[in-house]
Amino acid sequence: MAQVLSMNEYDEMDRPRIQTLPGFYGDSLIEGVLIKSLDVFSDERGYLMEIMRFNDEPMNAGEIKQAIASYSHPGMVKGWHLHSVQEDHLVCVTGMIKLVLYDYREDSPTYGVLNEIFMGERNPRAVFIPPGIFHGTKNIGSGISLVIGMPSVYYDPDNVDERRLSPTDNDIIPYDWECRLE
Ligand SMILES: Cc1cn([C@H]2C[C@H](O)[C@@H](COP(=O)(O)OP(=O)(O)O[C@H]3O[C@@H](C)C(=O)[C@@H](O)[C@H]3O)O2)c(=O)[nH]c1=O
Repeated sequence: MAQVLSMNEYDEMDRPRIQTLPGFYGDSLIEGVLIKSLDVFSDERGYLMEIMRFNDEPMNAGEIKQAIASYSHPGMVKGWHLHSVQEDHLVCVTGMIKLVLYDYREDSPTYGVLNEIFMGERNPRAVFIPPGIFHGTKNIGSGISLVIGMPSVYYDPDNVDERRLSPTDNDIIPYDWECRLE
């Protein structure tokens, strides 16, 4: 097979990122995070998706205390959020989002690892996020996105188990929320 000799800087160029799992970029899956594929049942009336069963032990769903609906406008980033005790279970049921995770647990084997998970109608997933992992979402679609959040503690406005970092201006998480064009 002929080799194109004029491409003399070919090997110095960046290689494409490869999704090791559909909709996933990251050196490895952050320890303790679970990504569960969800089935969509369609017929001519519409479609249905089970988002969580509370006896789903691997997802620790038995600890879920409430469910919230978090809507985002197109392009909007929500995050970075960090919990010390709360576990989160997230499912994007409308539109598409990018869920980005950053392991902030110094004793974790994946400390400092970033995960990008592209999920929603085109890639139905339920994601379990243990405490100690920064997380944020970006609506990457053209309409409102809807994320169902199912935390393991009741929301207490007087004692919120959540700390936040700016998604655009912080000195902890090396991540740019802009679309990676390549
Ligand atoms: C989370 C939450 C918020 N609220 C109220 C108070 C708060 O000022 C307002 C907006 O809340 P937030 O700014 O936290 O909403 P939002 O930025 O959409 O974040 C939420 O998104 C989901 C996906 C998550 O993962 C959670 O971390 C949650 O914080 O809603 C409740 O009444 N109950 C709740 O459980």
